[in-house]
Amino acid sequence: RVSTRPAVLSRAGSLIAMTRDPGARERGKFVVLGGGSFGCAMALLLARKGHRVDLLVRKPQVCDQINEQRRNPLHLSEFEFPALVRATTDPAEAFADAQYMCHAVPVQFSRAALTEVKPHIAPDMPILSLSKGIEQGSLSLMCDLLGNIVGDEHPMAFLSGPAFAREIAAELATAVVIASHTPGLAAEFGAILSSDVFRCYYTPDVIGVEVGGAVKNVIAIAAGMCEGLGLGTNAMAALVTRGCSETRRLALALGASAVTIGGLSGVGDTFGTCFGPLSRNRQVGVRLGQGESLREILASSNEVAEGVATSLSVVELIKQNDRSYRLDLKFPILFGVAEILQGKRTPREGLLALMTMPLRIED
Ligand SMILES: NC(=O)C1=CN([C@@H]2O[C@H](COP(=O)(O)OP(=O)(O)OC[C@H]3O[C@@H](n4cnc5c(N)ncnc54)[C@H](O)[C@@H]3O)[C@@H](O)[C@H]2O)C=CC1
Ligand SMILES: O=C(CO)COP(=O)(O)O
Repeated sequence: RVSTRPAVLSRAGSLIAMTRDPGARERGKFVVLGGGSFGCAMALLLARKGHRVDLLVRKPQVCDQINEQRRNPLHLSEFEFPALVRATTDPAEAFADAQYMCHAVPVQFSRAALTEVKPHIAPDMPILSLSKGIEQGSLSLMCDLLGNIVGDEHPMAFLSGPAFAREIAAELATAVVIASHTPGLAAEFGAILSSDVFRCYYTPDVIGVEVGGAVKNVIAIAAGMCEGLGLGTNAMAALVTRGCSETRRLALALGASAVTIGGLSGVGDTFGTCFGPLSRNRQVGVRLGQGESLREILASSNEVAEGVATSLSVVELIKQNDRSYRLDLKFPILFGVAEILQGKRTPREGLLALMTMPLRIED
């Protein structure tokens, strides 16, 4: 079981969560942890709304270039940072007068990155996690990983949905969902981030939002394989629909609400990553489908495709939470992607396995 916290608050609980003075801390200073694409996009978004942002990065040369040239040379380099954004490699400096923190480090590196900055995080500093995935080994979602490090009672929220960094940076209309168990916090972050090009919905269903965001990356790899194999629209639509069913089945087993999986962080993000051209996870799948090895693909990119590690975590998580017979028939896409990534079958063998499964009721 990944979490001991309730996945869905009562109606009364969610009402309180929606009504706590949103916007009360507007124009505070933010620390954004992680200078990859999404950290940069979030820094741009916050600064455009008038917030000061310290972007905490690892590499001194990236830090210097951001401060001197106002651009990150490695990610979204065509976008110029406003003067309100400053890069630093020093957590003490970044957290000194900050009121909020955004976490944008890939999940598999998050535990180490958070452990390093933990001494600087004030006990009441709200944290907004932007990362999507399941940690290998512990099988933790970000809510559990963060809870382990800063404490389960720490104010935290989780943002997910179809939100490509490049489109946010380009100020193209985007809608996301923010989940939190902390009363009022999802609304507070929503008020801070929302604008006429960025719209935030709220929910108390943290597990649903996190499972939707993590599993869609695995489904996106499968969708990419579908394209790489040269299959058509029929196959893609079927794969994505059945993928959403598997996401819903897992989310319900973990205590989430089906409404969340039908929303922005489930179906919405799955559509965005599977049907659009921007997804790195989908691109991994396309290249696998075209016959490249996973090793070659990963070696050729400086961006993280979270679905690769999460695929292996997700099958372990399913095995832990669902003891029913033949899980590979209940979650054939998720188990199939993991086997392909482990080199146990080719994408074409995976396709044949899906097409020749025992016939069944649609659920
Ligand atoms: N890029 C996007 O469009 C979106 C990304 N996300 C999520 O945001 C999270 C961050 O992804 P991106 O910013 O896209 O990453 P990215 O692929 O653009 O960059 C990777 C980042 O990870 C950092 N990193 C690598 N190894 C590290 C380590 N050992 N410790 C600390 N940091 C390390 C790199 O320095 C770099 O800043 C992921 O969970 C991703 O799923 C969510 C929505 C959209
Ligand atoms: O989560 C994302 C968009 O919502 C980004 O997807 P990729 O990591 O596959 O590019």
